[in-house]
Amino acid sequence: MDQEGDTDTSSQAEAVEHTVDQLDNSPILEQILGQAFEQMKIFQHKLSSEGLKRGIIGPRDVNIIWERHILNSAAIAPFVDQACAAAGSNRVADVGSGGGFPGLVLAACLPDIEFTLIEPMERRVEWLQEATLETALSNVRVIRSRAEDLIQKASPKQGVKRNSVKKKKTIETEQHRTGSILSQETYNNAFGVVTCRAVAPLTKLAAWTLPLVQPGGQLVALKGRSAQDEIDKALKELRKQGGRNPRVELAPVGEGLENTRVVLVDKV
Ligand SMILES: C[S@@+](CC[C@H](N)C(=O)[O-])C[C@H]1O[C@@H](n2cnc3c(N)ncnc32)[C@H](O)[C@@H]1O
Repeated sequence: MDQEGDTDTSSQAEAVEHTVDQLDNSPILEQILGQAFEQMKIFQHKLSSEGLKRGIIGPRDVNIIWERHILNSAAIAPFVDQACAAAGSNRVADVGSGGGFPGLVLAACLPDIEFTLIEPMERRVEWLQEATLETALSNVRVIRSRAEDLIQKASPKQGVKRNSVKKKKTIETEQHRTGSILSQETYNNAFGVVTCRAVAPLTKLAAWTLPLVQPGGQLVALKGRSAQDEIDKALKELRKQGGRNPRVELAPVGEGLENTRVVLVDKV
């Protein structure tokens, strides 16, 4: 994923127009992705031909899109599937989807689950909408917002009503400054699972994600090697937001590929 403030990448984009991915033509892609493979071929092609120019991926990613982005995201599909089944829900939110990771890839892998991709940046929202259409994913919707703006804060007297999608409220977002106001709903307890990758440390993610998860649901966060350290630092915030039993599990990416790590937090 390209980071904000990266150097101009347009000339590099031209130079890598025909870049070959390390895993192009590898049989493991179809083995791992199964029925999602065809849709992911379309997505990978979009990423490799337009992603760098549009600031969706960084210059170091161009020949490892399959492994770093697509297979890495797909690795948590079994965790999401299991957590949805345990929660009795088919609604998942992906917070900070960026170019579509992990949310768009998961939607292809788990077609019976409805995915809501939450992303505040306009150009990334446009990208996500295009990619959803081009891959013909009918189980995806995209909301332009910061996650915390979709959460109704508990008032000191009443608290937040449990198990309800809260009433409509008008939130002034960045768009207000450009002349329009987005009318948005709030989504407390609305999803069986919330996913995220590379958005923020758990100390912040706790308040941005756990209020969106219904009791009995789960936060499923893709994390790096420092996953356990992050949990240790965020114990208080996680508990305050109803998070219990935070733990790190290894998520296999595929034979011969490095495993990734996933942080699971149960919501009470
Ligand atoms: C480093 S990118 C990671 C994108 C993607 N998840 C990935 O792994 O490639 C972080 C993304 O989180 C989004 N983001 C940052 N703060 C956010 C917030 N408060 N709520 C929702 N998304 C946020 C950014 O706009 C950006 O697209």
